[in-house]
Amino acid sequence: MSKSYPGCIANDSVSLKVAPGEVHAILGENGAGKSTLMKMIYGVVKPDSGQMLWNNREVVIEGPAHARKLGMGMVFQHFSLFETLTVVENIALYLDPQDVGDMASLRQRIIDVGIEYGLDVNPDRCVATLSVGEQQRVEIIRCLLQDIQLLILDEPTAVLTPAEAEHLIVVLKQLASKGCSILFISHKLHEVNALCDRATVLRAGKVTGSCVPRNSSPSDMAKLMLGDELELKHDFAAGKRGEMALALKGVEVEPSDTFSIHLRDINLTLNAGEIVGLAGVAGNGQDELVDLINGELTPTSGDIRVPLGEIGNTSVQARRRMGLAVVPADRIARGSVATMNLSENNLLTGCVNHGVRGGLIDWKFVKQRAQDIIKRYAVKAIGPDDIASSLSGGNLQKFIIGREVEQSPNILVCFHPTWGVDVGAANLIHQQLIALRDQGAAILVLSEDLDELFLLSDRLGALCAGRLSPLENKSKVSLEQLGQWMAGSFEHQENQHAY
Ligand SMILES: Nc1ncnc2c1ncn2[C@@H]1O[C@H](COP(=O)(O)OP(=O)(O)OP(=O)(O)O)[C@@H](O)[C@H]1O
Repeated sequence: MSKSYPGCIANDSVSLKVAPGEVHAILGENGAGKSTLMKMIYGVVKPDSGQMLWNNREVVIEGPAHARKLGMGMVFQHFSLFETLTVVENIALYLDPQDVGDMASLRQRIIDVGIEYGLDVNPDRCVATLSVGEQQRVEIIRCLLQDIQLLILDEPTAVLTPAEAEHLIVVLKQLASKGCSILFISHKLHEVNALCDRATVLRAGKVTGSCVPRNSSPSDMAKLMLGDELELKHDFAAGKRGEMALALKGVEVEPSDTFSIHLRDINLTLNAGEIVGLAGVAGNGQDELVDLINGELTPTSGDIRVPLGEIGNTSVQARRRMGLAVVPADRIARGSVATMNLSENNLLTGCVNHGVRGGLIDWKFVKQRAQDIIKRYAVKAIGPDDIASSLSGGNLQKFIIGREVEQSPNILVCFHPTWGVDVGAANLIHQQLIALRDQGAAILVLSEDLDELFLLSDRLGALCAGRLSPLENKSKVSLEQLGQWMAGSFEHQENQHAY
């Protein structure tokens, strides 16, 4: 199969065979062409040339509905849910009308599948109120509701907690043992190792290798993807903690709707020169905490302070002017505007401090800045005029991280910093965050990737049901301890009132 876009061959005569019941990994660095290949199989993208055989018969997939009819399902890297509809309504729209039945029984089937696979989600909730991780659960559940022969998963575990991801692997193994084939894209190579029977490696749109993951270590697979020159850093020196940069004291935020999490008595101090990592299962108040610090939510009580004074009621723009930068969890819906080019996307958050003089946009400057980010963060794009939606997921993530880090903020809040980026790029992002910390920035990282949190953080804690656990130096926190905090097992802490 081949597919070209202006200025880029996304897939160049790619051949792939998947047997019934086989779990087949597609590996490759960001922009290698993995999603394009999956989208062609599922009928979202029309191939320029090539042939597809399904159960030994040639097929031309008309579109996703046709693919589903044949017994394929796909969980996309970026969600394909209607935000204003409920979970059950979304699933009803996805399924073939004759498979829907009445809404009450569909609702019950969603609950049953959720229980069976440990993918708990309330069918009556509006999708807009779900966290990223919960939305991903809906995507997975809706595929499992149909009679499925091939399940395509484009980074399904990127935002799941380790326990959820482990559980999903068990589920997928069960599905495969019943004869369902699985195409699995993941940058988490230990998962590929644990789950997959075979792996095909793509590089710059071409198949460049294959392996049996069981017989290959994650670093062997990383080398197959990225080449021998790859040098990954696996630990970083501790930061030098400076003065308080941001402090939340006794902050409470009452929920704005029935599905938001009630943040209660949040006491959190971020100091210059340190990274604080927060673990937590999606939907435990992470979105609300980020919105609170960002200025999109106002505290009901308590105060938020920077060295210059109280900022709890100041605007988003005023906070950015003070040196706050934020990388949101969802790069498509919140982090960028898909139809704007990279220069314009750069301007969206950069304009508060740079690129606008006397009310006029300095396009030369803005473009140059976007070009610098592309270069520095190895973003695969032709240039600053590329529209955001033409970038692969990982490359857009690198661009958004670059956009925020390059503003040299005093305070950076980073939600899922390496969601969907390949191992090489994840390492580059980690190094940039550490460099920013060492320049004196205070950084808050929220992630469900515990390895990442242990690697980056100077202090660690967790959010559970809108409450914050104690924050301890990394050396004093075990994995088990963090797991207990994530499950809400901690006493209410007064000891973090730091000013
Ligand atoms: N609609 C589009 N218009 C223009 N270029 C596109 C489009 N979709 C994909 N591309 C380009 O095709 C190449 C392959 O993209 P693809 O999304 O398949 O990569 P990927 O391997 O899935 O990357 P990632 O791991 O980051 O998701 C990239 O260079 C991307 O910019």
